[in-house]
Amino acid sequence: MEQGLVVTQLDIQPGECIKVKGKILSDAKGFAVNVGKDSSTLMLHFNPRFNCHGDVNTVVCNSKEDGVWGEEDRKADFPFQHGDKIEICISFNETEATVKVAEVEFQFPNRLGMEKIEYLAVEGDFKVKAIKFS
Ligand SMILES: CCCO[C@@H]1O[C@H](CO)[C@@H](O[C@@H]2O[C@H](CO)[C@H](O)[C@H](OCc3cn(Cc4ccccc4)nn3)[C@H]2O)[C@H](O)[C@H]1NC(C)=O
Repeated sequence: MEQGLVVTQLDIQPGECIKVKGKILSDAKGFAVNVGKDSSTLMLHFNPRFNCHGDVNTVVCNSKEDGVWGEEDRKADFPFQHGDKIEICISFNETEATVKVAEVEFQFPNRLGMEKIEYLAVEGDFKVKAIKFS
């Protein structure tokens, strides 16, 4: 599988926004956007699943601390379709991370109390077109 996009050495502060623009592959099984300290310590693993790991059309969110996954949080909304061109906006504060996609907002607790985002990775069946930090 092609290695996805990875950005390190970031210094994203509370209230700032990471915008990931791209296209969901037409035969996507799933993709993930990870933000946190590094690949082993994630504030948020945002994982829309079309059909993988036993999930169909389900957004699974989780955290990861020192390589150990936390408790999964399955969301009710699934605002994604194969082939969609989308923009995902991620921001956070001391209590939660927020992911905005189209008109839908997902919240996930900032379980690790992270005070900045240093790491961004996009994995799976998603072709990144642009990244913007604001
Ligand atoms: C019921 C007992 C087994 O539970 C299952 O355990 C699996 C293994 O831990 C859970 O799947 C894992 O869930 C994690 C989040 O909690 C991550 O999503 C794990 O995937 C990490 C990962 C990303 N990637 C790259 C990637 C990402 C998206 C699409 C394609 C490749 N490769 N591996 C994924 O393997 C899966 O979500 C979990 N299912 C349930 C219902 O709990």
